[in-house]
Amino acid sequence: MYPDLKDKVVVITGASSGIGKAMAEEFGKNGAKVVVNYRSSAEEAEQVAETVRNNGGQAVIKKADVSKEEEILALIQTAIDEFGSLDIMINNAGTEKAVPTVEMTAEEFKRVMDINLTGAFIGSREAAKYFIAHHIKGTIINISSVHDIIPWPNYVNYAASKGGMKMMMETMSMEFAPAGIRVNNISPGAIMSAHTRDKFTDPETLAQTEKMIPMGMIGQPEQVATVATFLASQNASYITGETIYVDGGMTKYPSFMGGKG
Ligand SMILES: NC(=O)C1=CN([C@@H]2O[C@H](COP(=O)(O)OP(=O)(O)OC[C@H]3O[C@@H](n4cnc5c(N)ncnc54)[C@H](O)[C@@H]3O)[C@@H](O)[C@H]2O)C=CC1
Ligand SMILES: CC(=O)C(C)=O
Repeated sequence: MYPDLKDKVVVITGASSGIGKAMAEEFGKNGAKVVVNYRSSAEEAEQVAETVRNNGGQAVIKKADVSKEEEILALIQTAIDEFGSLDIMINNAGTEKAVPTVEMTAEEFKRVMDINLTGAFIGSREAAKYFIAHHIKGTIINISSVHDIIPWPNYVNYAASKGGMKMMMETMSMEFAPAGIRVNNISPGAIMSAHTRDKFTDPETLAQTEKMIPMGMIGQPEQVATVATFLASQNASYITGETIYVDGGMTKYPSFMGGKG
């Protein structure tokens, strides 16, 4: 646990499921005040908020589609109205769908970029504006993916959004460092969540994926969440502009395992 996270105000996008849910609950254990953003299921978001409260934190839920600028502004305003401030912004909401590049419409490309990259841009920009205006040494964390450095055929929009997120984060980290604002990415590998459950409960796909991971197993959302609380805490006070890969070694060329090559 990180005592300095107590009463810190954190906005987490896409927090009604998966990695976002696990992060909300972990911040709750640290006594934080969490704005649980959701896009469609208020019921799921309220369950997450209840767990945050049971864990010792405070929570409110807020519906917002991160592909809409005005809804992100309203989301951040909720933190200020309900909890009086903003200290930590976590851009987690994301989407993906396999489509071969030659069949992908511009609309399909743009939709993923709007959610995964432009949404994170607006969330980061608005958080930084607030931090600077109120002299808050806040922190921004983006949930990226191993596909910010591993190309992913049939997911050109997703890989482009996460690759873009890496350079966006590094650029912002330099712009905001003089104000004491830290910006970092967490890049998960294969994690069991709502959007991956179908593929990872299929034994054949699971076995194939495990072969791509030196640790030989897929990860759990909680293993990402504990990295987020660390990065947001004062224990990470000198870390900015970094990507932490939470991937069981997936980015370390697993095809060379056992001395092959
Ligand atoms: N599960 C995995 O293996 C990996 C996940 N990630 C990233 O982790 C993040 C979280 O994904 P997971 O927890 O795995 O999946 P998930 O499907 O459980 O969570 C994604 C969340 O984003 C929300 N969302 C989607 N579009 C939205 C929009 N327009 N506005 C607001 N919320 C929206 C969904 O409602 C959902 O709650 C994503 O950015 C994803 O790209 C990255 C690498 C691996
Ligand atoms: C969705 C994603 O980034 C992976 C690694 O599955």
